[in-house]
Amino acid sequence: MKFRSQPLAEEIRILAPAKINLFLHVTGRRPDGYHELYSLMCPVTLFDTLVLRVQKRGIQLTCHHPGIPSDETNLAWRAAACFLDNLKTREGVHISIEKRIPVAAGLGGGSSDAAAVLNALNRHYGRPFSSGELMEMGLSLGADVPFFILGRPAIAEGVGERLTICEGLRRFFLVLAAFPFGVSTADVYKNLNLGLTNCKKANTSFALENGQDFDILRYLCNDLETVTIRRFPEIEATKTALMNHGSVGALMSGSGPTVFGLFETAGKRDSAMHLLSTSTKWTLYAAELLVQTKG
Ligand SMILES: C[C@](O)(CO)[C@H](O)COP(=O)(O)OP(=O)(O)OC[C@H]1O[C@@H](n2ccc(N)nc2=O)[C@H](O)[C@@H]1O
Ligand SMILES: Nc1ncnc2c1ncn2[C@@H]1O[C@H](COP(=O)(O)OP(=O)(O)OP(=O)(O)O)[C@@H](O)[C@H]1O
Repeated sequence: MKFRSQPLAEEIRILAPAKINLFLHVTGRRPDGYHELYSLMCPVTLFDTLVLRVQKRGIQLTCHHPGIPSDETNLAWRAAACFLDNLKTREGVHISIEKRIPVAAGLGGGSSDAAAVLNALNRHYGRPFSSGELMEMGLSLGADVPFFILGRPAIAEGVGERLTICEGLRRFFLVLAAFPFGVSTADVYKNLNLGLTNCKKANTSFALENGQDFDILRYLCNDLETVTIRRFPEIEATKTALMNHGSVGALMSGSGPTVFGLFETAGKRDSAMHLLSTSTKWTLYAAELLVQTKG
């Protein structure tokens, strides 16, 4: 494979965003146990910072967050190994991760780190792989990784790999309420009873095709809430608290347990943060949807 490398000492600094699922319908279960989805995913302004330094040989990783492995099981390490193998180079990389995205929280932190490494290495080597090839590598690491490679609001189908960019999404401000511990995504899917999910499937195709403003508030729904709320009933109470403090919509993200509240202005979001911070044991983060504004 032909590729163009840069000087080895160059330091590559990247921000890897979290995501939320504005709706998440589970439409079926595949024979291999994975689930078919119809989900609107959006990056948000809560970031891990990664610093990459390409080196002569070997992969190394530093991350001081407890609960995040610093070895070859880290998704960022696996992404680098996968990329360098495919490139057939013996060069390696040192990765350092400053973790801000809560872990196992339904915010896709590990997947975002992996996608950030794939995108950054591809740029570093002069784009030897197409975005389709990068997404294929990403999918071998996790179902959410292709979305983060795309890096834009999108409808995800299949297990998450079939992506349609969603243009007409309004900018909302967010409070993210993260629980002190995480849940296993695999356990949540395993305990999902498809007969108990009753989300009305959003009909987004018209808005998508016409690039129209998209009233997401009519469609907020997450089939995985049925599982995670059984284990953490506080999720429901947190959604109610957000709504009582000016949120125009509140939902659990992904497999949870993080809950987000949508606000129309930064001011309303900030006053809700202020009032809720005295009364909740959840850690609150102020953020906003990462959408491309028109004009
Ligand atoms: C909950 C979401 O974050 C919503 O965006 C994703 O569906 C999960 O994506 P992810 O964490 O990247 O998922 P993976 O790391 O590929 O898979 C973790 C586990 O979740 C289950 N899984 C995941 C994705 C999917 N569409 N169906 C599944 O059943 C599988 O049991 C898998 O073993
Ligand atoms: N770079 C990484 N960042 C976060 N977690 C990682 C990373 N590498 C490996 N992991 C492991 O992956 C597991 C899931 O972490 P992650 O934060 O990605 O979950 P999540 O946000 O619930 O993901 P999703 O929403 O995609 O299901 C954790 O148990 C963690 O130890």
